Amino acid sequence: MIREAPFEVDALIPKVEGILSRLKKIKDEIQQPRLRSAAYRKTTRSHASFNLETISQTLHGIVQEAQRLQAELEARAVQASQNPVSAQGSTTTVLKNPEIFYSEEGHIAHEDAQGENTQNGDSAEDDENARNKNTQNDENSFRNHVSQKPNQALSGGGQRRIRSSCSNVTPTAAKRKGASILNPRPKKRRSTCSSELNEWIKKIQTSDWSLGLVFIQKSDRLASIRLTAAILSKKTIERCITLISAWRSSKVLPTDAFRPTTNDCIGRAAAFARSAQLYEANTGLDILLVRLAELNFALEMNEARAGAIRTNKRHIDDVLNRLQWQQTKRKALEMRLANGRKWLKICGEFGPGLLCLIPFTSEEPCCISQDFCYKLVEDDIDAFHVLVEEKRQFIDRLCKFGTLMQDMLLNDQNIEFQCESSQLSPLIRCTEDDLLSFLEPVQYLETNFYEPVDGWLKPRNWQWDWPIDPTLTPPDYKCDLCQATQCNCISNLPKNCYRIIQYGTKGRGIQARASSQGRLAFRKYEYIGELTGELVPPETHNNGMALDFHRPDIIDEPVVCQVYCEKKGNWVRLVNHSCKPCARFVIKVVSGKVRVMLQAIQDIWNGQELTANYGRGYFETKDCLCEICEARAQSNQAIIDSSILSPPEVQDPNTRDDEQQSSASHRYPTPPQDKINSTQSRATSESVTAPAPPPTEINQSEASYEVSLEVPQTSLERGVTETRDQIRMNQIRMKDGKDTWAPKRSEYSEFGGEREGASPSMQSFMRECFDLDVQYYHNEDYEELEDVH
Ligand SMILES: C[S@@+](CC[C@H](N)C(=O)[O-])C[C@H]1O[C@@H](n2cnc3c(N)ncnc32)[C@H](O)[C@@H]1O
Repeated sequence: MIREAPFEVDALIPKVEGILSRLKKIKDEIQQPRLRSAAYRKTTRSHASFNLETISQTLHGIVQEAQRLQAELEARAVQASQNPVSAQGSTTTVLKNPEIFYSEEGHIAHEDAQGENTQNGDSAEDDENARNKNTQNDENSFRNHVSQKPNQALSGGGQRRIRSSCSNVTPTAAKRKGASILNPRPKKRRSTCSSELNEWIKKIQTSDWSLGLVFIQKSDRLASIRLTAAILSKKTIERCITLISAWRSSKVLPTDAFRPTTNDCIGRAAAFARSAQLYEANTGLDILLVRLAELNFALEMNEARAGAIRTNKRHIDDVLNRLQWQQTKRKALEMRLANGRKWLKICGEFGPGLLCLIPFTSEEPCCISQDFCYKLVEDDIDAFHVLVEEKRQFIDRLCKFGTLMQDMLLNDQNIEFQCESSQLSPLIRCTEDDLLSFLEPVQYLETNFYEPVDGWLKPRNWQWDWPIDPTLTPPDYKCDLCQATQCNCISNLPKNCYRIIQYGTKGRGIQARASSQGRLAFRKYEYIGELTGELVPPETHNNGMALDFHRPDIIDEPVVCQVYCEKKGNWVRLVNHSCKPCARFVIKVVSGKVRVMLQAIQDIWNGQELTANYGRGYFETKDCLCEICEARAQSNQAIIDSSILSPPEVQDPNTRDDEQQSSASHRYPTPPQDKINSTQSRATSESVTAPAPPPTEINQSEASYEVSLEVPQTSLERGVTETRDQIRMNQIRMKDGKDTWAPKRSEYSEFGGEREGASPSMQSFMRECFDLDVQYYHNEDYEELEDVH
């Protein structure tokens, strides 16, 4: 078959240009590798080698093609000289033959039949066969995808766009596609019609959410334009913020599922394939986890392939066997693999961080669904990469967020983002910079930040130079943890043993994390972490985010500064208050400085919330929502409910269930009660005990009983004598709330652990005055703490 030679040569030029630009990128990549996750780096390295391999193959193909063309030209010249009429006819026939159509990257047009689907909207039809065919193509082209010449997607800016029946496919590629140059697949490539394209572009550009999308007109591939526009939209920022809060509220910990321990890649592939099955794609977070599982599954399967072009069917069998799945699941598994490879292609050199940025549901104006992504063809993906390149910095910053998000989901990292602590203005009005800053990680302070401030008065009884960092200690001070004058204790505190999660209306809080479920996260008295923040003069802040820092080593223990942790600090500042805390803040000399340390006051189990007592007065102006107070509020409400004498209401059949529920969830103020039936109180409290440690660990003597009392001041004073027995005051709340009786300061846990004293006669006092049977016990914790520390 003879083709019009000049056309073919034209096609070769951009091909060569594409290869040159690709080589340059690979060189840059080698010289300045971008920040990526380890797993991804591994693939990218192999991408680079694939690219080189492919490039050399392509170059080889080009040379062959050039030689063939030369031979054809010569043959035509000979033919023309022998029979001028038939030679002309032959050329014309070939050029008009609609069956000889290639897509511009040299891939045979059958892929574009799907591409057209994609471009014409998100067809709901999920043709298994088409997907499988696609899968096969993916597999073939996976290694090549990064090396495709991206600039061809541009029609403007001096780029040449080739959209005719020319063949610039390399013999190798064509062979892999199951066709030869001389016998291409009889499919015709159709492009997006320009009116449809213009309509979409108009719709996208007039959306309030779009971000700098002038350049999208540089491509005529609708699918790539829609994907680019969807990512470069303010909605992406909104989605990311939603992802963060979904993760904070998520009860699921994907980490274990996503962290296969085995060394062999089939084992890891099986683990990821299982992970992908775990999540029903209900929420954006679920969908992201499925994407990540699929991508990692594909990575592992690629590794198993060890350089071979095709996946060995045996590897699929191996995965099925590992999972003990029947052969009936084979198709589904292959589909996952195809999906994973599609994600790899889409992420390209941006890395898997990009997965967070792709919409999870088909939202206007771009309507990108999961299925839309699965059906993207190589040309679209390449064109997409070219388009997003125009906003490289923006995308890179977003991808950095995506990578951090992934670290949180899969690698157990705890990262706070600016959007969680700052007051967000409506995104629609924000500048690009503002939007990006919301997704920046909060930088934690490893140690307190001190800067001298004018007018910071020397604390009472201060014996050293002033002004100076008020937490410094003289060199002969011993560390409270190890008793050495020089040590590294502060660096040896537990690492990453927590998770930031949302605790309803209390806001975020800290959950203890052990190495595995049902394990102890912190032992009693273990130091969990240091609270860090800005050191500011005493009485600078009173918004609840500054903690008075007194020096126990100075006479009278003066407050020398405040640790202000609203703007700068570390995760410890997120520890919430509880009236029955499991930890406490204590001031200790550790590794050469006086520090606020968070210390466990009981064994703390995996999953338990880390809480400390904020001290008296903190919740004078707002409600404490700790489990104890919540339970009390509920029990009070139960009392109110049960004491309402009105006849039971007949339910209005028109009343919605959720209306009833919402009224039931209101908090009621504590009702005045002269007496409280102790039996009733116990019954209530039993249902409220704080997060249950594993059954074997429950200390029955510590079971708590909830009582609310109105105690006359004088009676309270009467009840408190100088005996040393302790009662847990968080179990008996004195409603007068006045600070009339206080044990010596040193008897407190440093930061307001209200372990108030009570006499052993308290029990009889309660019985006498209130006819109330109060169970109390010797405060073991307290005494031990005193003894030990
Ligand atoms: C030091 S911050 C703790 C972290 C905070 N929950 C957050 O999301 O940033 C203290 C604030 O958390 C909230 N908080 C902590 N414990 C609480 C409790 N038991 N009841 C109600 N609010 C609480 C209060 O708003 C308090 O001012």
